[in-house]
Amino acid sequence: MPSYEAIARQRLPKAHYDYFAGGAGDESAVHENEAAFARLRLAPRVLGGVAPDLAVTLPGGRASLPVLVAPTAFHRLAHPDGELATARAAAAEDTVMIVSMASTIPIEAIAETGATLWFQLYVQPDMAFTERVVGRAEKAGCRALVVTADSPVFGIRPRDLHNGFRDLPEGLACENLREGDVVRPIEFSPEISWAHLDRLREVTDMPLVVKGVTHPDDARTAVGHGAAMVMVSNHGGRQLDRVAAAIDLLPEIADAVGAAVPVTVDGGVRRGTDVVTALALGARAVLVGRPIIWGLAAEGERGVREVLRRFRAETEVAMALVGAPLDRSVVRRC
Ligand SMILES: Cc1cc2nc3c(=O)[nH]c(=O)nc-3n(C[C@H](O)[C@H](O)[C@H](O)COP(=O)(O)O)c2cc1C
Ligand SMILES: CCCCC(=O)C(=O)O
Repeated sequence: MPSYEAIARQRLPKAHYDYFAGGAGDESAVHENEAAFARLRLAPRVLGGVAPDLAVTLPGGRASLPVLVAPTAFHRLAHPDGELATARAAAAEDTVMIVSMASTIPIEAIAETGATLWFQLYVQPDMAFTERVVGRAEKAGCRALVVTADSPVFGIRPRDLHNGFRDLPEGLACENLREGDVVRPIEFSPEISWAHLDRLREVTDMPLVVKGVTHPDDARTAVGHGAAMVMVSNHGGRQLDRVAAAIDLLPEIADAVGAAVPVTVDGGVRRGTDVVTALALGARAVLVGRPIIWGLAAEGERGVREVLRRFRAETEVAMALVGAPLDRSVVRRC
């Protein structure tokens, strides 16, 4: 049976498949995210007598499995139902969907699915506009605000340059940036700083999450500025090439943060064994990006659900087989 990725590759226009699959520069960070998991090995514990419990409680709510839907842009490029299909699948599998600011369905409509949603934000240089977008997300019922910090500029992605992929086709738009007939383009600005995070903390009651942390000092600073959670991520290798693999950066960041706030990791998580490895190395949960897109492109809501179901089944079995306690002592580097 072909994989969802193979089906997506066949079904989508090349430029769209490449946008989803690709990354910055030589795509070494894209590959390294997965390769780093493949270098890790497990040393399971036996006779611990503990049944696996997949449920996780986070500042933005509870999930029945420690696998959350990462924020990814442009779901209607993958499937006509777009983010509605993804959200329905997340709701059915009782996990959190982090909605990209660049979703192609407005946040209010996605919220009507009843899914537990967090809203991902690219802070815009126009802070008044940013605050209006945050206000919309909060009013729609989003339970956390995920501020993406790894994108002061947009990464250079050779596949997109080669394909001439720049923007959404006619008829699709970033609906969270629409005000009446006008849809503003998303802006990236190197001037976004910790001061913007402080401002956001004042204007919203949603817990603030900083996504895209790759250095332990920044993780400490994020906590100091009131972050309720820290997301270790190199943006799936799409921003800066040659960033270390997310899973390799996790332990030192988990150490820096300690018990202060939960830490998540994303990038290259493809199997239940990857999930369990991430939990052992200090993550409370993981985010999954591209596998969700492939499920969506292949089979819409059903495909996303199947991807989440597979993660659940694999994580449950891996957790039982790795045993307890699930800590760093069960991970080996080869
Ligand atoms: C097609 C695509 C679009 C993305 N869009 C966003 C986005 O809008 N905001 C964001 O914070 N991260 C975005 N990301 C990064 C993901 O949230 C996540 O960090 C990454 O995809 C995880 O790696 P994985 O795809 O290997 O699972 C995007 C990733 C992909 C693949
Ligand atoms: C303009 C939307 C940005 C999406 C994004 O973050 C990505 O493609 O990695």
